Amino acid sequence: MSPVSPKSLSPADRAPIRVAMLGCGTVGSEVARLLTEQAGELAARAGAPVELVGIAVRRPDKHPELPAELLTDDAAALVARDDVDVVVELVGGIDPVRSWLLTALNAGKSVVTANKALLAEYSAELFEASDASGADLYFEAAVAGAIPLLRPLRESLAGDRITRVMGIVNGTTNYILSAMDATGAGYAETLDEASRLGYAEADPTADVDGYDAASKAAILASLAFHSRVTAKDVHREGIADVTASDLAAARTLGRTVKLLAICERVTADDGTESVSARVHPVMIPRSHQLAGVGGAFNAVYVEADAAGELMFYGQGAGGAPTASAVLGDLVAVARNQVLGGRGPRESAHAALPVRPMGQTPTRYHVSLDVADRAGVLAQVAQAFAAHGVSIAAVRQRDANDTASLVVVTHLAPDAALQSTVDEIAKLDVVHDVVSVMRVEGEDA
Ligand SMILES: NC(=O)c1ccc[n+]([C@@H]2O[C@H](COP(=O)([O-])OP(=O)(O)OC[C@H]3O[C@@H](n4cnc5c(N)ncnc54)[C@H](O)[C@@H]3O)[C@@H](O)[C@H]2O)c1
Ligand SMILES: N[C@@H](CCO)C(=O)O
Ligand code: NA
Repeated sequence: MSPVSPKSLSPADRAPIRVAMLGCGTVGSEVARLLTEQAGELAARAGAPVELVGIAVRRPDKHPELPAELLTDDAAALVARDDVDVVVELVGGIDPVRSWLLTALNAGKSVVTANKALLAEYSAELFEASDASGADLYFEAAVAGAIPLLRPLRESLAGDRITRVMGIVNGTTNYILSAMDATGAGYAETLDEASRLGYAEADPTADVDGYDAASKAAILASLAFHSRVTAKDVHREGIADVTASDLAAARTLGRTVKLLAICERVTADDGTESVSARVHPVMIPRSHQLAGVGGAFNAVYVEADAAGELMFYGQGAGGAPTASAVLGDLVAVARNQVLGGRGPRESAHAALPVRPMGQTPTRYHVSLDVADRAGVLAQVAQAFAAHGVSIAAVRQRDANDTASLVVVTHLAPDAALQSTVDEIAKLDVVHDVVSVMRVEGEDA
């Protein structure tokens, strides 16, 4: 018999790519299912069989549905095994996952992870380990679940200059804000309902306080602007302070409220460049593409010099959608191993500094209940002028001896806007500050 060259082997006859999976919960269980159900197709696409050789979970006895011989509660030992080529991490959190993934990468084992919290803090360290050993690091599932977003940023748009990434990257908060908008109910009441229906987790802190979105913003800004941006660099405000009055004020202006992650490349007057990354509630016109994104969906809008505007939309969470992104990464890793290639490495050459929130240009909407008498509007306008903030629009409605005043500003440094609002709140003629919120997008 003549010897068979490796190139002539069919995928099914090639040595398998051996995968250790850490975590088998919401996402992991779907990854395990798809790896089994689609084994033939995955082998054909990857160029070799993709074989699950071990699964680490906290409680193996709680998984009668999985082959007992694959299960272990010792993730560190599984990662270290000689018969593991790739580690798929679906546990979440920073420790002890960080050390498992460093061990894997240092040993030349490629990593696929959905762990935004870890990447937003330690991606530089993980990339260094992957560079040193030649292992791949893929993490499409970490931001916006099923939506192909990180691969477009890392690869498809690698030849362009991205100026802005803005979007809805947290499904839980989008569900709550959409429901508040639809029903007129308050935040606490709507959160209770979202928890009851299973849209909010038992501990919703990471979502409602914006930590989840801030981690994703850090990852997006790092990739889009070829710089290192960590979660600590991201200005973060959650939705706990968004009131029914804010939604009502937005409605009056033909707007709605969304929790947005906004990453921008900012050029100062002297030409120096920096990066701004922030997560906070924003009023956007109902005609804006992001306003129509309801429920638990995600959508991200990218602006690049040559490409223009791009929009990415789909399911940002859930077991099967997130598993889709994990499987895509796993096929990419397997292809690289079969063909001898490498995935994209860290690209942080621009090394742009992060601009503090106070210096970031934003626009505010301010709704006030004021005394309805001569000179009140002048006093309010004077407060804006004193801080160098230019007013774009003013609307007044009278009710008995009180007037409702709505002011929308032009762009100004966020700190100047904040100081203006603080000063206005102290004016005797201002009875109540009904709503203060940043705005994005032009009115139709
Ligand atoms: N659920 C989603 O919709 C979603 C979407 C995108 C990204 N993610 C990310 O995917 C990851 C997993 O999320 P999930 O929702 O599947 O979580 P989960 O809580 O449902 O599952 C976690 C799994 O990790 C295992 N685990 C925990 N500690 C362990 C330990 N010390 N040793 C071994 N196993 C351990 C648990 O047994 C469980 O199987 C997280 O990083 C999360 O942020 C989740
Ligand atoms: N908790 C996240 C899951 C996806 O990362 C969300 O609500 O969008
Ligand atoms: Na994604």
